[in-house]
Amino acid sequence: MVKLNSNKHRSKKQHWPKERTYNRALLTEEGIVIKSNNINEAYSNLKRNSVSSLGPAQDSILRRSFSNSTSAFHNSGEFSRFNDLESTHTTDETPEKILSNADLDTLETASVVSCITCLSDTHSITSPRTSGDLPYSFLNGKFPINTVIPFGRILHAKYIDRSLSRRGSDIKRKSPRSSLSKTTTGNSIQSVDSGRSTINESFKDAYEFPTSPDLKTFHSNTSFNSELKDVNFNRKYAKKLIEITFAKPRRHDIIPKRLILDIESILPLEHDLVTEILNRSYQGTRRNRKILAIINEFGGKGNAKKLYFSKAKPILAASRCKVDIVFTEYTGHAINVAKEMDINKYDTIVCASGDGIPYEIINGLYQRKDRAAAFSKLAITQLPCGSANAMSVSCHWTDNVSYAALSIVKSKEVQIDVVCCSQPSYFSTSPRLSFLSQTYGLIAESDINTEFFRWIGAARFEIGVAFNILQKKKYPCELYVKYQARNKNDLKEFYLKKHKSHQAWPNFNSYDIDPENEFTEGSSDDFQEITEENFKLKYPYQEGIPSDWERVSPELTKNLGIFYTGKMPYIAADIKFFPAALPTDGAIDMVLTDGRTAVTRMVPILLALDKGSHVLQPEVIHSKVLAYRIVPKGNNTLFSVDGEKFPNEPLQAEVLPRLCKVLLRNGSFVETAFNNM
Ligand SMILES: Nc1ncnc2c1ncn2[C@@H]1O[C@H](COP(=O)(O)OP(=O)(O)OP(=O)(O)O)[C@@H](O)[C@H]1O
Repeated sequence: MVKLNSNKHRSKKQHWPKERTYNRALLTEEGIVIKSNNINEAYSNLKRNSVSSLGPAQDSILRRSFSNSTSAFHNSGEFSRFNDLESTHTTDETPEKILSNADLDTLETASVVSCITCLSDTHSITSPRTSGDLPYSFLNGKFPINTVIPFGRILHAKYIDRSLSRRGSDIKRKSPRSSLSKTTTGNSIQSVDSGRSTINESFKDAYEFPTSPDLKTFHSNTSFNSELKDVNFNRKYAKKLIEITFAKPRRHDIIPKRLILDIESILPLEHDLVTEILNRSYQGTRRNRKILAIINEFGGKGNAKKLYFSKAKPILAASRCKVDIVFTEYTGHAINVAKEMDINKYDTIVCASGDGIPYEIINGLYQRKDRAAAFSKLAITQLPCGSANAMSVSCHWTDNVSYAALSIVKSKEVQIDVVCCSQPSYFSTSPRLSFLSQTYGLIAESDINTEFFRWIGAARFEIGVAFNILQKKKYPCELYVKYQARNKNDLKEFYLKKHKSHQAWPNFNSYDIDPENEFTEGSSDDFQEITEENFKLKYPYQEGIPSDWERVSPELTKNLGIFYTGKMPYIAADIKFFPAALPTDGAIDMVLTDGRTAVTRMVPILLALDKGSHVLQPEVIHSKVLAYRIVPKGNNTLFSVDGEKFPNEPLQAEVLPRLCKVLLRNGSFVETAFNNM
């Protein structure tokens, strides 16, 4: 049992200025700015910034201090030390262990700095992974005065300032073992209140809100801006004591942490501060998701259950998601789960698995009688617990489970294209939906025939491909295509046009909204109710190959090396096989190679897979298609659809535009830089 008011605590506490009990903070456009304990200093800076904002130094001082501080920590090698200290402070240690007031100051800042560090270094596959690579400048040994918890990292907010006694009991009851209860509650109940009144008084006497029209205010939208003009800027700040739960880095992951903040804002008094924080933190997404989590303990390295409970659950819980869990018990179990589930109970299906379970879920929903309602209602997403995790890498921009969990609670729901596949042995009962890829021959064998290698992770696939290419295997077939963009020039033009419309969403971390861009045509914001019409095929298999399809040169197809078509840019964490793939462009990316290509030419092509620049090589044929039929001529091979084994039969595929709701970080696939290639 924790002693809340030990003498030891009190004697140390006596030396603390009362204002230090909680961080003070300011609500800004970027997030919540933690101020130094010296309120005069913090507000001097803020005021100075507003004045200097008329000049080129308009860039927020808050943002600047954050960036610089981040690099200071990383580059000075201090990051982990402060990270550890912060964990100590907010979990099990008493303030006495945190040596001095100066250290405490640093600590409070460091805790947020480490948060920010994580916010910028999001373990995305496009971010540098090592601290040495971080693109921040030095702060020359100084700690920042102000740092920001961006809205993109805030998981929850609630008031705790009803009354002194209620506040104390509330914290103790809810978190009896946390240092928040030990240090903050136990020692500081008195100082909470007296500290607040001190702040109120000193602030009231000394400061008024800066009147510069250029100061960035909490709201940037036009209605609020006009409202702001009417607000009397000389009125005093509204102040609230609020508990913020936010995602903070710990080693390679993020974990939820709490911080009690004395928050000031310039919002008109009738605005509820917690509501504003939550609205801003969950802008454009769904709060309090109702999740059905499907855990496949047999995917990847076999640790999906552990990954889910240790890395994902805390983030989902802190975000107040409601989760029911199903463990898959046999191959294909997830299909039955999706067929039989009560779609009214959930809005999100989270697959803690590889790509096989999302495939099964999508196809289970597709086989339902009420499939239109199911696809309208449910978002399908992945926690990366398999070996390739293409969906998570492409949609959440990460193969880290905790970051993917954050993406799940923060991402936009976007209805993406899927591909409908038909083969003679099953099309009459039910075609199959594919969200990721279809492949024949070389790649399919590399994927399917290495399944027993699952335990080595994504490398199994690369080993398989290299092995098959060195053997110079050929996979003869006939190929008929309905082109969207036949050659590389057309494809680039099409991509640039479509890519622009996918840049519409505000950034997940900074929420730098460009109002002109926010709802451009084709942006992922326009939800369409799914009806049976959306499932209707333009090119049913039984109707044969339409006359306007083109046959790909038999000279190539009788010697085919790679046949790979895809709808997502990454097929594994380091393999950007379809760098031009877009979520709603209505087209499938197709990559072909000639099996006769010299090994000396294939090696650089394979080595370019991580950058995606293999598609630029002259030996690689890269196009966008609306539909195709591939007729295999060889006997000893197979198809792989979304990593699942499919029969060696003719396969016809076409795009079903914007059918399947998924969660996309920032509303788009991970950036592939194809426009700059
Ligand atoms: N209890 C189980 N026993 C055996 N197989 C199962 C079980 N549960 C699910 N499966 C099957 O495991 C297969 C692989 O699943 P999953 O996609 O999660 O892993 P993976 O193949 O390692 O990952 P990735 O697709 O990312 O490479 C699926 O076909 C699924 O039907």
